[in-house]
Amino acid sequence: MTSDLIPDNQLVQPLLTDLYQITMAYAYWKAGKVNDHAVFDLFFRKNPFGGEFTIFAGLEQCIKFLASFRYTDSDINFLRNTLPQATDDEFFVFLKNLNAKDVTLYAIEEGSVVFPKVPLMRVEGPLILVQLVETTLLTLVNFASLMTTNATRFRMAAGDNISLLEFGLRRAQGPDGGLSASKYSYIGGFDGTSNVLAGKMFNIPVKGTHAHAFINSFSDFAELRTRIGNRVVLNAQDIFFGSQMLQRCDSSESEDLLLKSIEYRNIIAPDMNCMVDQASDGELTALISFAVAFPHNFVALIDTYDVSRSGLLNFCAVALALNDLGYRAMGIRIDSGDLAYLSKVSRHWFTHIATKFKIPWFANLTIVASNDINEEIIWSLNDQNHKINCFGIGTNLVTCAKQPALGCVYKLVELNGIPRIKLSQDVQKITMPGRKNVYRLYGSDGYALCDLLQRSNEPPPNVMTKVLCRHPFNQQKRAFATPSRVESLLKMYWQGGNVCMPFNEWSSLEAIREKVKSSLKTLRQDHKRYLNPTPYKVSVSDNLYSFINDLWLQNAPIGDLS
Ligand SMILES: Nc1ncnc2c1ncn2[C@@H]1O[C@H](COP(=O)(O)OP(=O)(O)OP(=O)(O)O)[C@@H](O)[C@H]1O
Ligand SMILES: O=P(O)(O)OC[C@H]1O[C@H](OP(=O)(O)OP(=O)(O)O)[C@H](O)[C@@H]1O
Ligand SMILES: O=C(O)c1cccnc1
Ligand SMILES: [Mg+2]
Repeated sequence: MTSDLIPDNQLVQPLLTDLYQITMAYAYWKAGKVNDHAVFDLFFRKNPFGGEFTIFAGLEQCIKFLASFRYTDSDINFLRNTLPQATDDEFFVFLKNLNAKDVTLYAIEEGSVVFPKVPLMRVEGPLILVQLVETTLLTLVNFASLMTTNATRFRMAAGDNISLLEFGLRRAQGPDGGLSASKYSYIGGFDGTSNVLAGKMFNIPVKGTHAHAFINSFSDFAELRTRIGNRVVLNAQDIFFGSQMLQRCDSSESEDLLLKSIEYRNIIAPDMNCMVDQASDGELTALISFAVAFPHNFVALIDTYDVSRSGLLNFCAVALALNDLGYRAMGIRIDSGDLAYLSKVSRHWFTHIATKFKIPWFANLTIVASNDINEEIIWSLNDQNHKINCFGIGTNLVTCAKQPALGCVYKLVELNGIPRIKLSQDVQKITMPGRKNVYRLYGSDGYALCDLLQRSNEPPPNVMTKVLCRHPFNQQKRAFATPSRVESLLKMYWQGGNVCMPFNEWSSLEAIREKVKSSLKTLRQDHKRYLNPTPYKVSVSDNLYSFINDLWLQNAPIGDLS
């Protein structure tokens, strides 16, 4: 059994489950079902966020969970005290010896675009064990897939040329929600996170600016003080030794960033239709302090007082002063107000200054926008022709506020080789019985045509050969497809206690992130569009259609008319 496959989160362990898995395990055990062999499918029924696609994520963590599945002595003690006293002691011996060696896991590649009713995973093995892992597998897949899908939607709204930063930790559903959100946002196409632990654990670029508190914490120039030896420089007359001094980029000479910034502020204020006495000196002091600390990475939050009257002017003054010392400022962040309008105003003055002072790069300074941004707001900002280069997104991304859960379920489809069907008044909820394979059929243009579910004993569809694709429950809905390419989606990832697919090749964040991109490219634009996207077809073979419908008729009781 592979032992170095440890889940990201120590909480991912066999007791992270619902009690009913353990009570069922006991009842199965009592009923002599120890050697029963089951097949479960893990799938969802509806795409999230009003969309017509989902990204499958969480597989790598599921495999790590299986690899490390073992009850500890303290787990067993806890269960002994939790189950009724009359529970047979032998059961605990049985539990103590359980591991996932006899489980076989088939799955779709992590990062793939997936659709309702398609098994994302097929879990086969001893009934008791594959039942016991239900809840943990679901919790690992549901949020990961929802989060990744959400991130891809933000990416699609923003387009490829905008930087996306995840700023959500403070608003996330607790520490693990926050950490998972950072990880799966990156997988879904974000460029970085403000979450430092996520950076350390997953090697995601960590990025950020500063908070309003930093700006608010300064009120006038005299605060630009520092220690010289043991002496704290506090007085205005000592200002030239203060912390506004910055060494030039190209020499050891230091210059006074405050004086230079004040000079530039006086020069550019009339151009920018500003009055110097309306601009905040505290804000300028704060920006100088930040610039001295980070002269190569100077980003300024400019909306603390007034973007147009104060923040933008102060930023430009400091950026010009920095430029004199050989440094290029990076840009600004705007966190309130009309983000489209303010980005245009900012870009306008950046361009103006670039021309006036002959520093072309100034026109391309980064404009970061934040403040409760969601997908719709990004689409609307696009319509307004915003000039933003980077969105910092927290709450709506990490909490998946538009839809807080993906409804993945885990259903028994076969026991000891005999198919099982779960009936429901709601046709959507009827399970597709039996062990199945899934094929993605591609058209000659390279786009996916449909997914086809077949019984696992059927031969795969052939390239350039007409195949009948049927709606699983509606006899009238069917179509022929002649695929140019056929991809078998379910691959074996875990068997005999070992990972089967070369783990390092597919399981790195970068590999999964690339898979998300390449997989989404195979989906036609009309399936991905924001408004009223076209549903993607998930169909069944003729053979599976008859199989499902026969079993349905066999199992559905015939009612009485009375
Ligand atoms: N041009 C725009 N078009 C569409 N939505 C925008 C635009 N500019 C800002 N928004 C969004 O409108 C909402 C404004 O929210 P709200 O009124 O609470 O913020 P605010 O008053 O500007 O800032 P705060 O209350 O934080 O000072 C935010 O979700 C923001 O992302
Ligand atoms: O808006 P979100 O998408 O959640 O992004 C994260 C937010 O967190 C920060 O401030 P915070 O919201 O804590 O305070 P503020 O809104 O009062 O600035 C930041 O300024 C963003 O506004
Ligand atoms: O770095 C930032 O600007 C940041 C980080 C977290 C939340 N809001 C903003
Ligand atoms: Mg906010």
